[in-house]
Amino acid sequence: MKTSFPKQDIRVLLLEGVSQTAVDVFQRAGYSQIEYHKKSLPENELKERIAEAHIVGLRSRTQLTADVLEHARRLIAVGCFCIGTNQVDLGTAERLGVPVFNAPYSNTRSVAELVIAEAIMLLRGIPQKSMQCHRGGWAKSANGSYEARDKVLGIIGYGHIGTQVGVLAESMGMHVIFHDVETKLSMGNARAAASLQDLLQRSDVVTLHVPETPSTKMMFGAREIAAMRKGAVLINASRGSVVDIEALAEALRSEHLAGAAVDVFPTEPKSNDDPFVSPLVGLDNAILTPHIGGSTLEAQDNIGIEVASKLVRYSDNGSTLSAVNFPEVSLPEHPKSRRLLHIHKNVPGVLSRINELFSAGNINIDAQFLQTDAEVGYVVIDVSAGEDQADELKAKLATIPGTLRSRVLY
Ligand SMILES: NC(=O)C1=CN([C@@H]2O[C@H](COP(=O)(O)OP(=O)(O)OC[C@H]3O[C@@H](n4cnc5c(N)ncnc54)[C@H](O)[C@@H]3O)[C@@H](O)[C@H]2O)C=CC1
Ligand SMILES: O=C(O)CCC(=O)C(=O)O
Repeated sequence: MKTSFPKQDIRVLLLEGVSQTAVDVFQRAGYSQIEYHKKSLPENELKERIAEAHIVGLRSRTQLTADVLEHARRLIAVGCFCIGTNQVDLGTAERLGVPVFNAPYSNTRSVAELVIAEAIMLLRGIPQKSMQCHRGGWAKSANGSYEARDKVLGIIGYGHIGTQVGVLAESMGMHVIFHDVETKLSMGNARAAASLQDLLQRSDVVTLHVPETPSTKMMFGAREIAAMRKGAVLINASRGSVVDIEALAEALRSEHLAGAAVDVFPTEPKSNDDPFVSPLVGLDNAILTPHIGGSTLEAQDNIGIEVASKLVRYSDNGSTLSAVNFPEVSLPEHPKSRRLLHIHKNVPGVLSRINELFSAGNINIDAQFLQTDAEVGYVVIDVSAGEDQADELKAKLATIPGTLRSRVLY
């Protein structure tokens, strides 16, 4: 597809070592200006680099705050090469007319497998036993070691990851209960707990799989930990903001909890060269991992393809299907038409102004696609027009009050 803005002028900024498969997708689609960084960038450098970029790809470390986004003068789209999108100020991105895409499924199996492995390790007291061996000790004993079979697994957040953890756990003979704010279809023999309290009181293993939202911030504090059974274990591979880490450290020290596995922390190092600091450091009964729940080669390769393909599709064709902050449109190709995009504040009268503009110019509309949400309207207009005429229309579209962006796509 020949785009109106030459692809060789579209700058793609890829951060945090996203998979090479992403680079391959962009290159195969004809994008050659790809700036690739293995790490996240310090904020001042990020602001500098993002000012030049049309497309940005990142993982969980890079914080696209309102302040950073204000520097992104040319930005047309953001790709989160992960599930979580809490690192991006989605509202600001939308108000700037920038759709944000992610990969909602590609690393879910990897997280689920890690959680199952950790559940077994914690039930057997392996973290402590391993640490003792490292120190030259030998703790051969069955005390505090249990099979996973017949134990109760409590899943908080029964979505894509939570359900997979449940299915895998049942195959080992565990009894699965879950708590979610939405009504969810049970997989296998899993059952909804009557309440969060009920789940905490019944579970031998509690695992968290909620997104970071205002309602999940610090949702798991001293009260919830105290409500867990003595000797139970906790796994958090969701977000660091969900658990009160000081309260967890205290419960591990007092051995109210037999163990915990934590992959995500309230403050995480910005790069692999920065030190990791946490109240959990040094506690033998804690498995600590550096936010690698989704970090398998399979997951990263699939995420690279999935997110890069969504970004290319938006850039080439205008489709916003599965954008997390934007009205979604899935567009057919109309290569014989000119395609114009208009992103505007969702206020009354904009669409009629757009249509007036086309009828006044006696321009035939071949197809029109409109989708809105509370903040933004997104209109795609395919017209029979010449190149100059399309540029003229784009300039006129830009003068309509409430316009956030207007582009001739091809
Ligand atoms: N450690 C890692 O490397 C990774 C971490 N994650 C984290 O895991 C989270 C969950 O991922 P998915 O299962 O794919 O998301 P999902 O959106 O499929 O499921 C989340 C579930 O949590 C529920 N929920 C929301 N607020 C809740 C609350 N206050 N109490 C109980 N349930 C609540 C939702 O209704 C939903 O069913 C992601 O948002 C991300 O933050 C995801 C991938 C990798
Ligand atoms: O792999 C990453 O950088 C982040 C994984 C994650 O937390 C997510 O997908 O939400």
